[in-house]
Amino acid sequence: MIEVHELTKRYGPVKAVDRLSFAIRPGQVTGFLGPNGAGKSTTMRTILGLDTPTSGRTLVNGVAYRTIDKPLRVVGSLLDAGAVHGGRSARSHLECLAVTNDLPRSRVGKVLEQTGLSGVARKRVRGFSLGMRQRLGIAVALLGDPPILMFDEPVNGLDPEGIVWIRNLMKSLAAEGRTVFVSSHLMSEMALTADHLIVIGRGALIADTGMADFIQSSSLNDVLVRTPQSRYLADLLTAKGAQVIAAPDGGLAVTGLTTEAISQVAAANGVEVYELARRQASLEEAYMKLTDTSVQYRATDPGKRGRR
Ligand SMILES: Nc1ncnc2c1ncn2[C@@H]1O[C@H](COP(=O)(O)OP(=O)(O)OP(=O)(O)O)[C@@H](O)[C@H]1O
Repeated sequence: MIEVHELTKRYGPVKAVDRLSFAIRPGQVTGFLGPNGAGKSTTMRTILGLDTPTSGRTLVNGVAYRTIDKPLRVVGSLLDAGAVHGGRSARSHLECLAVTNDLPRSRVGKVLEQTGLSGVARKRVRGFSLGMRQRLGIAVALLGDPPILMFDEPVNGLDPEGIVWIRNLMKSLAAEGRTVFVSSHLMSEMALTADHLIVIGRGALIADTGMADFIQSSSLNDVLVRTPQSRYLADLLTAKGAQVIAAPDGGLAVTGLTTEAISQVAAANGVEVYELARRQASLEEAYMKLTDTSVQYRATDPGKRGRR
């Protein structure tokens, strides 16, 4: 369990985290979502005692991280996969960490195997690809067999195979009853991995919700109908209990009736239909709408440039 209570972190004039509170429970993957600069990394660093809160506090399993005697046995984390001495081999890097953290050496072989690095364990990390470094960072996180795991943007820069691997690993760690907290700025990625979502913008909480609830509440469900007899069909559909509005680009946006029911009404009344399409807002769209006012760095829309 991870708890964040009224956490605020300022860097000079910048309020990176703003009275943020949430709890991350075991047995599920919790996604930590927010646009660039929202404060995800700062929050994670504070949980790991790498940053000091301006006010508020963070707890892991009920205590402050800095007071934990053998932290690798309690929390494993991947914050920056690049932070490894390039001259060392993967095995010696892990052995060194095992010795200094009083962990059994037998864990080294286990995590090398778990992360698919056994075959390259004696190679110098300097020659590792980004994906291999990422796996090594995860091996470090798993070394103490901890009940809590935190990953900051773990799929950044990975190829599709690496992404699927990390996704499955996170799910299996959660299925073992561990607390898994993973940050991302991609809703599409979280939709495939997370059971629960914490969404932040400009350091403040925007949503703390189950993934299924988020999908349910954010899906726009309507049917777009194009017909040369718009007004006539609109009246017929309204009489059947549908809500009908004019779609911005022409046609009718219909809710309350299925595509089949609309088609039957049209056919029964001799109305020609050119297009009949069920529309669902993507999760990405719903997420962008949710965080719209919190996006810190926004590019100009190239389509709008030069328009008057
Ligand atoms: N050490 C620091 N000194 C000054 N400002 C900082 C520092 N670390 C973070 N910030 C600022 O705090 C805000 C939050 O940054 P943070 O890296 O936590 O966001 P993030 O959600 O992890 O973003 P990203 O997805 O881009 O990694 C940003 O405005 C950032 O510029």
